[in-house]
Amino acid sequence: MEKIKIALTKGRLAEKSIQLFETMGIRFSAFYEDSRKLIIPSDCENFEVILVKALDVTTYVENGAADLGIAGKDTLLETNADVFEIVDLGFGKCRFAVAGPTHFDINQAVKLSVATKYPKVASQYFSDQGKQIETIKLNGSVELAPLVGLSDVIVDIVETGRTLDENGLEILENMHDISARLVANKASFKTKNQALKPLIEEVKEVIAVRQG
Ligand SMILES: Nc1ncnc2c1ncn2[C@@H]1O[C@H](COP(=O)(O)OP(=O)(O)OP(=O)(O)O)[C@@H](O)[C@H]1O
Ligand SMILES: O=P(O)(O)OC[C@H]1O[C@H](OP(=O)(O)OP(=O)(O)O)[C@H](O)[C@@H]1O
Repeated sequence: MEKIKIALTKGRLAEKSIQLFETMGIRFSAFYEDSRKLIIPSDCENFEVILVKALDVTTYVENGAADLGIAGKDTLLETNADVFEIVDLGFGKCRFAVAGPTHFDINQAVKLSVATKYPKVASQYFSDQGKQIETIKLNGSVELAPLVGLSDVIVDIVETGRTLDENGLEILENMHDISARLVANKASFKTKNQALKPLIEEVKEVIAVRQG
């Protein structure tokens, strides 16, 4: 069987992704070793996982360096990648929100400034409402921006709401639900269909069982 390469998001989604494959009997024992290796072979040698940053998963899949990928819907929306989105995996649940200081009135700002790790998502959201904004691209600690006068509001991921709460911010508008998605390279989907189809079907079955 031709080897199937799977790009996984390092960090929050990696272990849950590995566990999904384990449920299907595909083990990646090397994943649990204390190592800096970025390519992890499966124990059966038919699969290979590559570990990449969240916003890079779709780049590897789109360009065929990986056949499959597991990425958050947030990154799919931001990168707008040309990949097949196959199934909602039901983990990594969180949401996009506009957040800011308590009672901040978005409509009062002449030109709203928005700090975010997701400038395309933010611009699209406000342009759909006919609002022009200034985006300020940050790479983390986004909640800090309105507290120190860098921006009026933020567009960011909210999971438990704890980070907003502990920094005196609140959700002003809920935008989009997020969860992890299985994606596929469009060419691999055809050329490796014999190997990919049963795998994808099994993922769908596992997810259906999990969701009861
Ligand atoms: N509380 C959360 N914060 C951020 N992402 C979350 C959260 N809960 C689930 N996710 C999902 O996990 C994915 C990976 O998040 P992770 O925090 O590991 O990476 P990242 O914050 O984008 O990268 P990094 O912190 O390494 O720059 C996100 O793209 C999102 O889909
Ligand atoms: O609602 P909560 O449960 O508090 O989770 C949301 C927080 O988690 C993420 O940050 P992350 O931990 O990835 O840190 P960084 O983006 O600041 O590096 C996200 O950007 C929020 O700041």
